[in-house]
Amino acid sequence: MAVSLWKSLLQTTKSRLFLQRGVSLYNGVHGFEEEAIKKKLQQFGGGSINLSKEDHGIRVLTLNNPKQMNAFTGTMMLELQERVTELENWKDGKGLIIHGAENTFCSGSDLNAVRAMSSSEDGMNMCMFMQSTLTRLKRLPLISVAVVQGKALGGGAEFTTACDFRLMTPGSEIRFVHKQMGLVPGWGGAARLVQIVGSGVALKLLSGALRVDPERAVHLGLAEETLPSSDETRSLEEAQAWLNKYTKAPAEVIQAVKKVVTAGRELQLEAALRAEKDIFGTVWGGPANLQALAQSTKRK
Ligand SMILES: C[C@@H](C(=O)O)C(=O)SCCNC(=O)CCNC(=O)[C@H](O)C(C)(C)COP(=O)(O)OP(=O)(O)OC[C@H]1O[C@@H](n2cnc3c(N)ncnc32)[C@H](O)[C@@H]1OP(=O)(O)O
Repeated sequence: MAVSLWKSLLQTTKSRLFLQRGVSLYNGVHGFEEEAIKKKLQQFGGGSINLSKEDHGIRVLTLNNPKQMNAFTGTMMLELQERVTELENWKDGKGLIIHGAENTFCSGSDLNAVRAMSSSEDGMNMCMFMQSTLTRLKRLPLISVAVVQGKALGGGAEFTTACDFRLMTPGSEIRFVHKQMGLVPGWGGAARLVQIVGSGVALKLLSGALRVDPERAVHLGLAEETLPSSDETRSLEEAQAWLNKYTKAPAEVIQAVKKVVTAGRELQLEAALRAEKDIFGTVWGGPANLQALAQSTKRK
């Protein structure tokens, strides 16, 4: 009796915690020194992470450091965390498109920063910082799509897996180059890749540092489709049209859909069921539900 009560309490706590915003994956118990790593990252400037204004419930996040093929500098890592916090607090959001400036996605960490932060302590702190931010990004109650133009390499490839979907433009590639640097992914990219394509394919992509072109990515289930255009403006419009198919409903409904799917992916069955119950409770009898009930019974 006491054991099952304890188990039940633990699962309820887990599903509640999971629904909270802004929760870091790591803290002092894990040796994470957030303030120290933020200070360090501040020293490696350049580029920016830009967030567009909302348009029909969709915003566009741009990785903007084209001089370095959109490599992630320290300040971009810090800005990403700020933008994710902003998105967590966006009440009317439905979708997010992520792309890189000037026709390429992202070439991973800024190698100049990586060279200067090669101590184990810095490496572990940066790893925990980025894992935490990208986990929060993936958990956003928005449908997120990475538009991969040009190259997504190393951390850039990992970043694409923090989105719900990937759309690729003709001639683009996703490549986990970590092995060639004597590394493995550290931004959560390996764990997410296994969830997306399964462990066998993930093992091949990582151990072979394979170039994944759009055709192969679609075949492996890594990408949804190849967009017709490689032009930056047009491919973004195409991605927006693709996303529109999945965001045609009030924001609270789309957000609830994303939350139940995230719960199903991340929690154990009983905790996921409890989270689903809580989320269901937020839409049952809500405006969209009442409006649908008042209309015809046929779903067209
Ligand atoms: C391990 C992981 C992690 O942290 O977990 C990581 O992501 S480590 C990073 C993993 N990524 C990589 O190893 C990618 C390294 N970069 C490349 O392989 C290449 O630059 C390509 C991205 C394929 C682009 O080749 P392409 O010949 O088209 O252009 P390019 O090499 O002249 O690059 C244009 C300019 O961008 C710079 N650049 C490119 N990638 C960079 C990066 N990751 N960090 C810092 N600078 C970078 C180049 O040095 C060059 O600067 P200048 O014009 O001043 O010469």
